Amino acid sequence: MSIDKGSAYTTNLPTPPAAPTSAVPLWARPRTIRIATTIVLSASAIVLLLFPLSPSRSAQNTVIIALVFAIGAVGLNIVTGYTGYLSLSQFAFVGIGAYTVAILARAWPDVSPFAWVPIGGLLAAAMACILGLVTYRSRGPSFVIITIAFLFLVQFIAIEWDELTNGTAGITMPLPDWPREWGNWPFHLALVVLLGLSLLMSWWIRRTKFGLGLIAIREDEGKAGTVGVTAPVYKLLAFGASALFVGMAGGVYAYYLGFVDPVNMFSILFSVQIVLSVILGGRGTLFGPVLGAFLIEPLNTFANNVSFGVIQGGGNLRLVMFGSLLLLLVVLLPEGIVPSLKALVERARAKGRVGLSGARLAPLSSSTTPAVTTERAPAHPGPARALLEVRGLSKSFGGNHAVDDCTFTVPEGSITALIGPNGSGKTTVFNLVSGTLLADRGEILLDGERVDRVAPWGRAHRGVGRTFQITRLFREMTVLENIVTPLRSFSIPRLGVPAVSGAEASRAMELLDFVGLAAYRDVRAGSLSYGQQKLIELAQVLMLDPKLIMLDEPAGGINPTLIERMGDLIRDLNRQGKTFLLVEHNMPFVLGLCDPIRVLAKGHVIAEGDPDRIQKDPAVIDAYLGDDYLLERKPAPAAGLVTEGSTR
Ligand SMILES: Nc1ncnc2c1ncn2[C@@H]1O[C@H](COP(=O)(O)OP(=O)(O)OP(=O)(O)O)[C@@H](O)[C@H]1O
Repeated sequence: MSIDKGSAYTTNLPTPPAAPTSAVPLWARPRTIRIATTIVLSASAIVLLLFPLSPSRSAQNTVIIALVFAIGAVGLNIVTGYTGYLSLSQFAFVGIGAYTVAILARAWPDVSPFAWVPIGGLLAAAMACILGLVTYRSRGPSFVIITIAFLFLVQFIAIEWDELTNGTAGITMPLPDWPREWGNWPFHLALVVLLGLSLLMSWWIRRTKFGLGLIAIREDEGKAGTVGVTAPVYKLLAFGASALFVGMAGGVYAYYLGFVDPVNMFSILFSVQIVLSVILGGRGTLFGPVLGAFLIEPLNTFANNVSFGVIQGGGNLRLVMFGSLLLLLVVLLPEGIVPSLKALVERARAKGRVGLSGARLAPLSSSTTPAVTTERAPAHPGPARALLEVRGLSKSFGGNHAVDDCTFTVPEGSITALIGPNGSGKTTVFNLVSGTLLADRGEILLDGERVDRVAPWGRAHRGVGRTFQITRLFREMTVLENIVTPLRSFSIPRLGVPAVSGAEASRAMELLDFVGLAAYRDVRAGSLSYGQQKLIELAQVLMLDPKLIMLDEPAGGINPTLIERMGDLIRDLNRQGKTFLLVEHNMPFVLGLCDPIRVLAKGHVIAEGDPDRIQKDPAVIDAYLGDDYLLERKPAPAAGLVTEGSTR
């Protein structure tokens, strides 16, 4: 799935030097694409605006219905394209808006039904928020099933709540009260305005922190929580936003049809049509869903009217058509039209250009070290207070006691290591401290405050930052977007701030410089090497500016040069007062960097102390290091590993 990349943002960052354009074919050059896009969009807007001038009443009807579907698709794109939740209840919000307007118009016949349209939108948004609340914990297939159930439930209410909805008989709307010669203009213009507003909202969302948070949720909801993205609130707002203009469009649609009934207003086929529009045009793109809706609705009209021999147009042919289209889309155009066109242009532009593949890391220099803000002064001689306290922590998976009565502290200003054999529970401890898992028993205190029942984003806001054993960057985002996603606090007004801008963008670039990967800022994170991803994840966690930085195997699976760099970066940050908790199997790396060390075996801390003590501890040698390690220690340290001793 593609997303509109960093170009969507206002940044004051220096742009990298442009590639020579001579090798790029004329049609793929940025200027040509810009001009062509402007011409196509302007021409489409003019044709759409003036379409009621068309002499064909049936064509006018098709465009009005396509407008309703386009508004539905732009709304659904917020939930499906940006947030990654596939909903099959989108047309229910058209129905809710339609019924609201129909009921109010029946109750107050002297008021124009248009006056009730905003109320239809607000009610649809409120219902969508309720759906968001109900589905708070579900994802994937179970989410899809709940949305179908929601659609049927609303239809059931429309059928059964006779006094309000007139049951299966439906509600007849008043006739339009404007002169005959105006024809469909008021309906058409109202829907064009609603489409414009929904596009404006979608565009705005994508440029803001809110939109970036939604994409983080789509890419990896668990990880998004650990960098401070308050997923439930984001999802609730996304659901509400996705239905607002759709409900309004439903109100206009009801007035246009002159009649609402539960069968047509809550048909699942219409919801499928909206989903198809989004997929065909391109999920996560601005105009893709509109394009999809304007391609599918005429096709739908065609399927309704045409007949091939024994196959008559109408319901069945439409089903065959939708089914085949879905199949073709998945096989031939899984990304949709707009992303496929973009990829084509990108390929043409990249031809013959030397990419960043194999580019060397920028050297480390003191000038690239960003000033990290620490809430406390660096550690001083004498016993440091505990920044993190883990007391009697336990976690079982069935009969497997992964963490068993685990107790240890991380002194403030230290680089503490948590070591132990494979499966001893180190990553589980990390998951428990960062909130990705909830403990069965025990307490976790950060800075003296209990956090063991706090949600992952709450812990991130309090100052817990972590990386993962297998890096978990937001793969479809650019490197720069990844760096600016973390949020150290949450507030509704902050959601509207541009995603990448101002001082924050400059700090993100500072951090990219710090890890030597500034040249990669606009590269898709998923295309980086494993070691580069580790460094980017470190920069990402630094952007969160946590009190405690937890690194899960920072040296795992990366080359000796990068290991050395990682060690230097950690030392630099520690000198500035940052506290680290590290899980690592590379013993020379741990012994050269960390003090104190906690040793875990079978989920329990079996030894702790400074590196010298740990290396000599018989229990540690028995459980983890082994006698071989003792023999190996006597000669010089292993080549290619960290050469510098501890600076501590
Ligand atoms: N989500 C889970 N479901 C079931 N079992 C789990 C889960 N997570 C961890 N475990 C089990 O808990 C135990 C501890 O696993 P954990 O990943 O914490 O160990 P580790 O010390 O980090 O290992 P390694 O050094 O190999 O990364 C293992 O037996 C593992 O199979």
